[in-house]
Amino acid sequence: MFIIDEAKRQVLLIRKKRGLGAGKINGPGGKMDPGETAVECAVRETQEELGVTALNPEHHGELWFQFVDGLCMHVDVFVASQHEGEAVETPEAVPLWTSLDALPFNEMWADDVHWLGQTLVERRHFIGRFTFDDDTMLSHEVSWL
Ligand SMILES: CNc1ncnc2c1ncn2[C@@H]1O[C@H](COP(=O)(O)OP(=O)(O)OP(=O)(O)O)[C@@H](O)[C@H]1O
Repeated sequence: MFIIDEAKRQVLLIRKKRGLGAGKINGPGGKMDPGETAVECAVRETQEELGVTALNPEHHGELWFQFVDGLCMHVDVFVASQHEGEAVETPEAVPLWTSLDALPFNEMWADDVHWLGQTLVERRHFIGRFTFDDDTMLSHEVSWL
């Protein structure tokens, strides 16, 4: 989930403290609970990780990750221009309000540079497919819709 403050031209990112990608900067998010939709999951994970509620999230893309060890992940990407509450640090994440003009790609997953800027700034929709060996991206393919 990417929450944007349009007036300040900032996006609410996290420094993830534990789990897959610990130490990296990312958007808040996580795995779906049984019976939950993707958007319900993204809103809940953002509340759990930052104490903020995203309002009117819009679906912007799909990410498909294949890791060489066999792990396969499908991720839905949402963008929300409104939210309720102030972001706070939790056991899972440190909040980072970040300029849209200075996204910290060198501290993010390697795929992000291929879709995040266009999604947040130009509000484009996409499907991305990526292969990874641990942290190393082996291939990338993004279709803009
Ligand atoms: C491989 N390249 C990647 N590029 C960009 N973003 C990636 C990613 N891989 C995972 N993500 C995102 O990172 C968050 C945690 O993912 P994920 O491991 O499912 O969640 P997490 O460990 O927090 O799960 P639970 O909180 O236990 O549900 C989640 O927003 C997911 O979209």
